[in-house]
Amino acid sequence: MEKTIDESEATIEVSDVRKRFGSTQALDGMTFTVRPGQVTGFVGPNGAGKSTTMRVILGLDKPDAGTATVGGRPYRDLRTPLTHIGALLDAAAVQPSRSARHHLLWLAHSQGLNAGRVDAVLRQAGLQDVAQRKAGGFSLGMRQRLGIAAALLGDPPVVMLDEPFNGLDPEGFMWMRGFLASLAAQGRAVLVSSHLMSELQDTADHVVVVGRGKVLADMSVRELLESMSEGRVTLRTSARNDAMTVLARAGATVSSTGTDTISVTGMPAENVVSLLGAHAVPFSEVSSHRASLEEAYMELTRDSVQYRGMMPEEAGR
Ligand SMILES: Nc1ncnc2c1ncn2[C@@H]1O[C@H](COP(=O)(O)OP(=O)(O)OP(=O)(O)O)[C@@H](O)[C@H]1O
Repeated sequence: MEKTIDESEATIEVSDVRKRFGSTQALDGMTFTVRPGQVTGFVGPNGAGKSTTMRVILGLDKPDAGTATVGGRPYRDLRTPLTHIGALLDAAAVQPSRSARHHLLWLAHSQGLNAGRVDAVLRQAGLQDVAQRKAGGFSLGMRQRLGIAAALLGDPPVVMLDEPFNGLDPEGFMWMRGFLASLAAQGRAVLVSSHLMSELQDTADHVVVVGRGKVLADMSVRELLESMSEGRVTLRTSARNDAMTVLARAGATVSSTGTDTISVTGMPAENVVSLLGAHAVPFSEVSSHRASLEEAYMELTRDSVQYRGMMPEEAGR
């Protein structure tokens, strides 16, 4: 039986954390809270400071300023840390000659945890059939699962995973999504980093978007989409000029995108349709587009990307 999750234990609070490596300001006032019962995506371009933040939370990097707490306490004050927070930072970090089961037994023993949990976490991570196999022969996806099994050994209220989708095949990807959702449904706080918003689109309830060591947005996925999606309507019409005149007069922003197509912003599709109808302007197609999470993310992080790929024409200059 798994224990009931105490809400006050199932939180991470990162407050004004600063960390510099030489001339790089890796964290520049990083501040956010991870709440119980939801999957929080931690997303930002390469070098944004996600891994450093996670290392600070786990007491592996010492911040120059600011605090990070798990269930209200700094990591160093947790007496049995694995019963408070389970983390997967580097899936490759396994002893290759040990079987999955032995790796977990060794970990449970070294951390003073109940060895009875080993079979439970092997099952939870879907590894029961390969438990006797040497971890050195595991694929990256299986190593991810083993890392997750290890993170769950102490049945912690907080679970933190750095790039858990890396290297997963489509089946593994779907499994990971369902698995993260089930951890959150049990009341745990789940923090998951990724540099791809698309990975989090149907996974995270909440997102903390970071760039250059600080938070750019901290909101529910729904709020993020609503805040970014101004809404654009595409219209196909044989009377392009009439349509543009009518819509512009009513306050919409219109631009021609082809001989018989125009793009409209600042007016919902329904109003476009009724306005054209009222002015007897013919049209054959109306479609409205909402920003995807990926578009919202690109927009937010545009100025924070450390290494932006050059466009071919720039490269040729
Ligand atoms: N130990 C270190 N020594 C020097 N610089 C470091 C160290 N760790 C991180 N950095 C630098 O700090 C910045 C933040 O790195 P971090 O790994 O936290 O970013 P990230 O968001 O996790 O990126 P990625 O998506 O590439 O993993 C980067 O510029 C990185 O080069």
